[in-house]
Amino acid sequence: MPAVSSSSSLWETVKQDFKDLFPDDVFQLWFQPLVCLAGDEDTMTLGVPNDFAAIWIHDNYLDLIVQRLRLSSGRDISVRLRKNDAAVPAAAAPVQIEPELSESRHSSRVAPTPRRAPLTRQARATANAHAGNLNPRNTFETFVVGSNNQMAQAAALAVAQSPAQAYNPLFLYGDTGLGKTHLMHAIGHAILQHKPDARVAYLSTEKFTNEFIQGLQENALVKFRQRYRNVDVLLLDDVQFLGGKERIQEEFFHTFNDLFESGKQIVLSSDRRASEIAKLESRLVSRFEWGLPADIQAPDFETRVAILRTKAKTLGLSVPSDVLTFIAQNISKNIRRLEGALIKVASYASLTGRHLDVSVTQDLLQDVLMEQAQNILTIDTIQRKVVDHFQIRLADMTSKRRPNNIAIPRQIAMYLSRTLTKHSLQEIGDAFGGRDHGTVIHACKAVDNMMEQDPSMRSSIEFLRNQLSR
Ligand SMILES: Nc1ncnc2c1ncn2[C@@H]1O[C@H](COP(=O)(O)OP(=O)(O)OP(=O)(O)O)[C@@H](O)[C@H]1O
Repeated sequence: MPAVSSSSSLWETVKQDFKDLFPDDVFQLWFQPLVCLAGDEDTMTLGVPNDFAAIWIHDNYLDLIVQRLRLSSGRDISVRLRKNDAAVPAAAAPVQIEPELSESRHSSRVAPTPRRAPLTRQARATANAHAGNLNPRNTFETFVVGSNNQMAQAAALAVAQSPAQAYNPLFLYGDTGLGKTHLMHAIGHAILQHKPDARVAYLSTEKFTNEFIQGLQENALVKFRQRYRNVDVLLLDDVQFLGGKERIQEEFFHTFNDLFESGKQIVLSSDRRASEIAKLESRLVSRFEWGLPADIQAPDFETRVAILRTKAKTLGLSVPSDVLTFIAQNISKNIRRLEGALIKVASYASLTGRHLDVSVTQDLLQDVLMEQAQNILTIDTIQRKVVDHFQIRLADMTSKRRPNNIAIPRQIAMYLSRTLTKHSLQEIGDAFGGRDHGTVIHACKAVDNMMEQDPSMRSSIEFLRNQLSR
């Protein structure tokens, strides 16, 4: 059996490869701490600093490590990951993870929850920081009721008036851009208006997932659980993204049970019925169906006109009524698009000072109308979706500003435009403030890299791609 030192030097060679392969922060986080603890012809045991690193490396990098060892040594070497003294056969079997997690993965016992002590002022502030995500414009007052959403709106109102008594959970579902988030925010606002110290948390499933991963990474799961199991109202958006994510489902199952059993209100939204979410555990499907599933359909013509009038009023826009009618006649399936069209024509009028009529509107909305007619995705729609998601301004898509919180979403929008539309590199560059085609190529490469190296970035981009591809 070769000495450990030859395994060690093999590992150091491979580790050096990883240094060149990954950006420095990724290398420092995952590879630098790995040390070779033991090895022979066929196996190698790598020491990992903590349980989370073991899970992460196992799930994300183990195949690559094995492949690189094969390349460097010419042999198949199976790799074990070991934390402290507990050797774990990583390549063949699941890595041993925190007792708390491995238990929660394999049984239906409720994972330990922080004791429900009276909340400190700081904890309350943390819960309500998530309520800070509520868009002030998304209230019941600005929500136009039509036959398409009547039941969902009535149920949301009932929940806002009697949290945890009317329907629990309230499960809102329907296609993209039809008002699910709006209604969730409206519930949050109404509850806080009535009871300002209520602990209301609104967040997307994506955020829940990322915070959970971060909690694991930083050994801060207790804090994470405290944050979401101690609220009075949990508003969780887009739960279809729980599909296929076993560990997040496990975590949310316990969050759900805990809140439900303590008489707290849960509101969920999804783009489809719970039973239609692929790879969603049946115990979650059944819980999601306990209360009231309420669907939202596309609005009819009258409701679309009413929505446009309300939007114009809320935003202080003055738009002739035949223009509103034209928009309502031509954009029917998605209220976000309806709104986008309204803002586009209104900003044209205010920027140019020109009179707005139906023929100008037709010109201005050419691409949106084509998209609607042929179901083609436009760069404009991609940009709007991305700015919505990252909470930046539409103008940032074309501006020259370069801080990361703007430059990265802009690169993502370019990448999505490149992968989801048939536009040429130059056309995409033009739509992003006259950038050249090299900038678009660079953006696409940068996003590819980010997706490879950063799982939370990958899930954000997949989320956007799914939403745009529907
Ligand atoms: N009935 C309505 N009255 C007024 N505005 C509405 C109504 N329905 C939707 N909207 C507006 O349409 C836009 C899109 O709605 P919202 O974000 O709530 O959609 P969603 O169903 O959550 O979409 P997604 O599934 O993509 O998240 C928002 O600006 C919202 O205010």
